[in-house]
Amino acid sequence: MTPWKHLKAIAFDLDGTLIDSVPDLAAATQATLLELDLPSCTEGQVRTWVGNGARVLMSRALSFALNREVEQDELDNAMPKFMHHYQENLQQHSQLYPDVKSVLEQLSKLNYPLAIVTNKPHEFTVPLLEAFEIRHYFSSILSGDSLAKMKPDPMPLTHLLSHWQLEPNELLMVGDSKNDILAAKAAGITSIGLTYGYNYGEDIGLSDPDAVCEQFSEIMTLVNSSHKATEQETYD
Ligand SMILES: O=C(O)COP(=O)(O)O
Ligand SMILES: [Mg+2]
Repeated sequence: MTPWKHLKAIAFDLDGTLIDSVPDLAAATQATLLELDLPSCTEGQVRTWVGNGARVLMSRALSFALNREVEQDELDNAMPKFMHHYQENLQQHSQLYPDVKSVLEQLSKLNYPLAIVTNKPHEFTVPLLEAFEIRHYFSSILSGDSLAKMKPDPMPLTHLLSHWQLEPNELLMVGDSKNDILAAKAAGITSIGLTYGYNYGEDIGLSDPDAVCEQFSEIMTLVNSSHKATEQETYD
């Protein structure tokens, strides 16, 4: 039996799932370190620091550059600089992953309500979605600072469940990070883990999502199987 037999709506992670945003996140991190007269970092390092929002990313970068734990006031001083640099170049080098637009289009045509559930600050989420012309697919957008808690806490997903008046087995979370899978499990919903994104360099399969996909387009095959299972049940 497919775990998505009752699927009614889908929540998508953003960074590492829909958009390969690390090149611009890395450039903003490097520009901030430069402005602070600190040693630089590589894009590869930033790839392993993304996942818990902008403040944690900057904290990891500072702690690497200073080679010690970071004081809150050092982080408070660095954050506006990072936010400024990233805002200036949100989509200079970032790209949509293959087939993202066509899959979102197909899911919309099947009338699935779609949401973004990201740990990215809201002031970056919406401009990025607009820049890639995919904002209109999402009827709900929850960013890292939209609620009191972010993923891996289930709060954004439980918020979505009550907002859309869905049972947990009717919502699916699609993401690249263990934070997505942990949040989904804590909310009691199903999840798909994508292998191509950012997961601290770890195998997403170790987080035990309901399915692992290597490409975004594979989601369509799984959703179609659930669609058929539901139709079958209707006719049985
Ligand atoms: O901003 C981050 O650290 C991660 O963002 P995501 O939740 O969209 O992957
Ligand atoms: Mg992600």
